Amino acid sequence: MSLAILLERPRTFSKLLPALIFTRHMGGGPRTFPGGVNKWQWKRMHEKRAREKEKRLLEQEKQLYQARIRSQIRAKLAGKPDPSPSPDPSAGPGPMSPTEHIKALANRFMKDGAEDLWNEDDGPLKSSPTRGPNELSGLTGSNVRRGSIGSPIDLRKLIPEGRENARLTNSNDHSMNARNYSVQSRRQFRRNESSESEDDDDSDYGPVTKPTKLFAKNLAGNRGGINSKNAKILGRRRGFCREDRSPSDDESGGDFEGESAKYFAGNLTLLRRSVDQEEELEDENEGKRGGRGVRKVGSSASLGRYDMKVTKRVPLRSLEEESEFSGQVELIRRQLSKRSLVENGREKGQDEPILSQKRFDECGISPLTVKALSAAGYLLMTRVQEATLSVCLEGKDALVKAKTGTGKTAAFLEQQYRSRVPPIQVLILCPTRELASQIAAEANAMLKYHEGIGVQTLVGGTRFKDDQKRLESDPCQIMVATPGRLLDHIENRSGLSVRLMGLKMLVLDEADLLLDLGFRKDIEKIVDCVPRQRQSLLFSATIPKEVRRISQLVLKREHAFIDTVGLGCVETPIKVKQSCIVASHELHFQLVHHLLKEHISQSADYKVIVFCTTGMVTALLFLLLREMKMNVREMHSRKPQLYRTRISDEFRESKRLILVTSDVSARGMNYPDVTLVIQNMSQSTYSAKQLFTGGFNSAFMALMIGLPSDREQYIHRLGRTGREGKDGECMLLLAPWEEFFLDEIKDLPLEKVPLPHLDPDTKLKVEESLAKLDSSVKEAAYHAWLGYYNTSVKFAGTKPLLWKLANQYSGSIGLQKLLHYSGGQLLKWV
Ligand SMILES: Nc1ncnc2c1ncn2[C@@H]1O[C@H](COP(=O)(O)OP(=O)(O)OP(=O)(O)O)[C@@H](O)[C@H]1O
Repeated sequence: MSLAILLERPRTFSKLLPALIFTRHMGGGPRTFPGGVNKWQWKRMHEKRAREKEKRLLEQEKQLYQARIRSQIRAKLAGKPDPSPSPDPSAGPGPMSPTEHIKALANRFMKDGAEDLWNEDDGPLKSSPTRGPNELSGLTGSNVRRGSIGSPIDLRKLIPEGRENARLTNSNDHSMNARNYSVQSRRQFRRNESSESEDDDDSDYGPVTKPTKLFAKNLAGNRGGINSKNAKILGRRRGFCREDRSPSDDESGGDFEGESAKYFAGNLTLLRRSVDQEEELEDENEGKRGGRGVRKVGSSASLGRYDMKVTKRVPLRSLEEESEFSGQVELIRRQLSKRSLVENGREKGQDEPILSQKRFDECGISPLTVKALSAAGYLLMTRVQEATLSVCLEGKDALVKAKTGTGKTAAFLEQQYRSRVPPIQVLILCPTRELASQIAAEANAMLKYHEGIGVQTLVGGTRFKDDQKRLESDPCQIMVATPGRLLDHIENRSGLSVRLMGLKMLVLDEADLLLDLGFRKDIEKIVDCVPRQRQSLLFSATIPKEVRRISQLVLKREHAFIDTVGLGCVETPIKVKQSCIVASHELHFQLVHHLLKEHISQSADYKVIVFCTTGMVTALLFLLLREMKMNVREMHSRKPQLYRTRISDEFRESKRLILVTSDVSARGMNYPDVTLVIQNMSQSTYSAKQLFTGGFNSAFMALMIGLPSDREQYIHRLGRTGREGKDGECMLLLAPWEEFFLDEIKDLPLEKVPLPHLDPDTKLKVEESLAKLDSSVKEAAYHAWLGYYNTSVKFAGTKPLLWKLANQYSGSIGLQKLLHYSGGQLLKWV
């Protein structure tokens, strides 16, 4: 009977329904099970019971394990022998030692067993034979892993080794001056690491995010039962702390044990992942040897023979080791920076010269390029250019770190013009439209004498159809693009993906920003659409640990890491005078006005950049300063592209001008001879406070200028001045409760200066100017901020642990910090 007929006769249908149900064919014939459940329900029920049973057993084992560790610790504290010695194999099934126990559990979790993978260092905390009990903070020797908070790094031991290694590596590989920079393959880098990573401290373990750091500090500070490094490991691997902790646990060392169990659980996951990765690598090696099939995969763009991807992932363990090392490098850098400041003579005003001794015509690039470079006034290479070029000409992938304004752009442009090339061979990605235009202009200058090699930009803010026409009428071999617009073209099948099939080189300028969460998805998709057989180069003035880790998305495993900043040197141009004023927020706008006035009076050819947090706020500050008769321009994403380009060009060429800008100008923009950069921290923290206490007017007064979202952004903003080794000045304004940001940049030569005397009239002038402004502008800025703030707080609200974290801090500082983090970083970190 058809369904239509049944539906027409509902009574017939209802009669037939039970019959239909009970005579339903179920695989092995009609069956009934106790309780009237069908075969599948029965099966599922039993599966569920089995799962629950296994979970119970596991829980019991975990408790047993914890109890065993606890009794071991107590025994050690009391100086008694270990109550749970390793079992004698001949004695049959007896109690297991903790290590045995962990191995057994790991085997249980992993189908192939974990015997070979088990690494003693990954196990529960152990004593370091080289340390005495006096060095420990809150733990006995048996519980402390090396590098605890109580074991400061021995610099005398580390530095000469590190330097020696760098010198050896450089002299062997690229004949470079190791004092200035190091070029190391990842393998060499890691080899050096192992000799240097004997000691570490609080800040050295892996990519510890800031909330995790806070968590770690809490654990270390409040409980005293766990060292900060382990707290960080736990924080990182497990998220946040367990809430149901009893005080007795803390006293008895149970705290540590509980965390050990968590740590162990984290390790199991890592071990399991390692197995997958080892297998993949094994497959790959087999493939290289012509053995078992290599796993080759075509990309989503189906690039055919251009794009056979060998599935390859880096073993997690090595990355852990690597980030551990980079943490140490970071630490050593911070600790040495102050010393190097004195030694290198900041007071004397000396900086490492940015130019090297090598000429462009000595390094095997096309004579036509050399000619173009000479025409642009480039005869000697900068240090980063010298360090990068030899590696790049060998065709290696590279991750390059060099200070702002040291010529990274030319470093990746130079070597592309060795020969005439078919389209599109080089793709350069950068975060902003202005930067793309700047790179394209520089590339064109270098291509002056190369006929037939074209450069095109592909950036947002222009008409899609115009782009298409331009690409068709003027095919290029070098493309400079922002990720979003490039992806639009790829996804809209404008023919670009086909033209990218022959790509030979992919460059990421400002790589750390492009690999950050805001861009990463786009970058992943783009990387998926270009051939795997290519050279990739990543450049930035800042390369945090996290970026080294995820650079694997783009780079080959065996890439070179070129660091021209050098161990123990400050990451900012030394000739830039960095100052900080801590003052109540109410005074900040007056302060900005005062600083500008003072600077203008002192330097005839002033050129100032003031950084704000958002487009709206930038617009508002621009209007205010203009109202106060200052020579000012604005630049932010709310302006049309044509306007942005015009202002950017004008500011590049001008003197005696102030640019109020959002972070669109923070990265890579080369505005020559900027004399002063002003940035401050007043974003959501102050605004939030004022919103509750002072209402609308004081809230939006606080929106004026904006904090650098993190240390990296501070460095990049600052880098708009002091370019090419010139002098410059950077002023950071902080509110008293924002001083914590100084911790993030404590290794930089920042001087705290007292609050200058402010003209009482300025306040009046500011208020008058404000009153004159169109209220719609003020409201728009206010609402833009409010939306931003609400989202952040809602987000934080869904994470009650974060609030708990905030409450653990004394007074309002914790809340301020939380608001700060929730205002920006938190969204990225959690
Ligand atoms: N070999 C060279 N000789 C002289 N000047 C150079 C040389 N190479 C680059 N420059 C100049 O140095 C300045 C800074 O270069 P560039 O913009 O490439 O710096 P950058 O390292 O990319 O900075 P950022 O990190 O801010 O992006 C530019 O004005 C450029 O013209």
